[in-house]
Amino acid sequence: MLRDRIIAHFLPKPPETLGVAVSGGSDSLALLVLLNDWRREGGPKLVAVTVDHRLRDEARDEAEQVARICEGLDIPHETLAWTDWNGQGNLPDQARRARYGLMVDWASARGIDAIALGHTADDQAETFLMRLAREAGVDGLSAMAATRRQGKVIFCRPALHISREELRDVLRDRGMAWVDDPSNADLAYERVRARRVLAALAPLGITAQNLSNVAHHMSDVRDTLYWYAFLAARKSVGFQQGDLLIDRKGFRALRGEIARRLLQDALKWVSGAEYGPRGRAMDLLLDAIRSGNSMTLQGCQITVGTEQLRVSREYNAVAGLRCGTDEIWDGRWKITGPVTVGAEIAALGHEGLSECPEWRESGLPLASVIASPAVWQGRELLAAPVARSENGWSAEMIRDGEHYFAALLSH
Ligand SMILES: Nc1ncnc2c1ncn2[C@@H]1O[C@H](COP(=O)(O)OP(=O)(O)OP(=O)(O)O)[C@@H](O)[C@H]1O
Repeated sequence: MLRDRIIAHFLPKPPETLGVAVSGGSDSLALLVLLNDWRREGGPKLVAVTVDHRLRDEARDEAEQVARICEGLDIPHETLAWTDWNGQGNLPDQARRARYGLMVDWASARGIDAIALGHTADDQAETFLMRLAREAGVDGLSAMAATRRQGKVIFCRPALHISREELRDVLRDRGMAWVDDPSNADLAYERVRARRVLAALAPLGITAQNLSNVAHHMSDVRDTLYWYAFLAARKSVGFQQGDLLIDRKGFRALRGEIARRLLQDALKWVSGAEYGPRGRAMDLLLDAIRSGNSMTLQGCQITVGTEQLRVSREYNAVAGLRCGTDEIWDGRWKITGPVTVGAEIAALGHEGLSECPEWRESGLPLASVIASPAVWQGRELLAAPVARSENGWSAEMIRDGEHYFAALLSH
């Protein structure tokens, strides 16, 4: 039964209370209805949430429609409004980030640990087709994760193996209407075109379910590749302060897919970026390493030495960063020292380096030292803990080497 396939996602330890993100579309509404059947038979308490992005006039009515449906089902419901778009960046992407951010804050404030999303096998299949156009590799063609943590909240996708039509049948059976977002018919959207193409592929026996299964096979392969990248990293990766070092001989022996993953995560670890470089940029880096050339990429300096590859922070990427001594600098350095009025953290730079005669004792190359955090009071250098000019201050990485290894296993 459909409901049992949904419930299976949460077993053996269902949450006490489950948030459900309901846009009003058929997928999330059917999910709500099925979860509600479970609630009535002793499943988790439910709280529904809708985000009104304030981008379309109808969105308010849709949120109200969801609120009414929830009232009928006896499920508490809240609408969250997105009001603080600063006009920057790509709108759909910003709206999506804001939606997840609002839901995380909402759930955290109410002690809700998990939120269910209505992604279906059709979403998966459409994404798969869209990625084909971008010549995606294994990672790009991999299925969405059934769960994803953001902050304290776990987002779950219990309907990922179920088709949209199966979910719509649930609503049809109960005579329930759903919101049809007008953009779903707008061929300007790639996803809408992918939906059309998917329907046209039926005579070949290619269905949403097939493609979703292929995406799941791909994610098994991706996990396997990351596992081998993790094993390789354990053998050939080490750390020196904020730098990541890779044994060159070990690296040379790796197959392309493994080397690429190990390196991508190395750049993520050093730069703190959400994603590592991909595609062409990554090809260029691997070529440069093979030819023994150093280069910069994604705010990192990759230096090819005889024995080792060194990934360090690029000075230019941090030259303009300033923060208070009680804040984390460059997303990874925590500086501790005596309370000092007007002290700030900024990169050491060449100017500061000239005041650190002992810097070579750090064992780090010059490029790494000038990109390391220092304590300044105006233009006066108070301390440079990485460059061995401590003056009562210390610098500690909040992301240690274990974070790097763990990240390889959590893609
Ligand atoms: N405005 C909204 N309010 C509440 N939940 C929403 C809203 N929009 C989407 N969702 C939730 O997200 C699910 C997926 O919808 P959609 O594919 O539009 O989202 P997405 O966030 O763009 O997906 P992805 O995470 O793949 O980027 C929906 O089934 C629903 O559970």
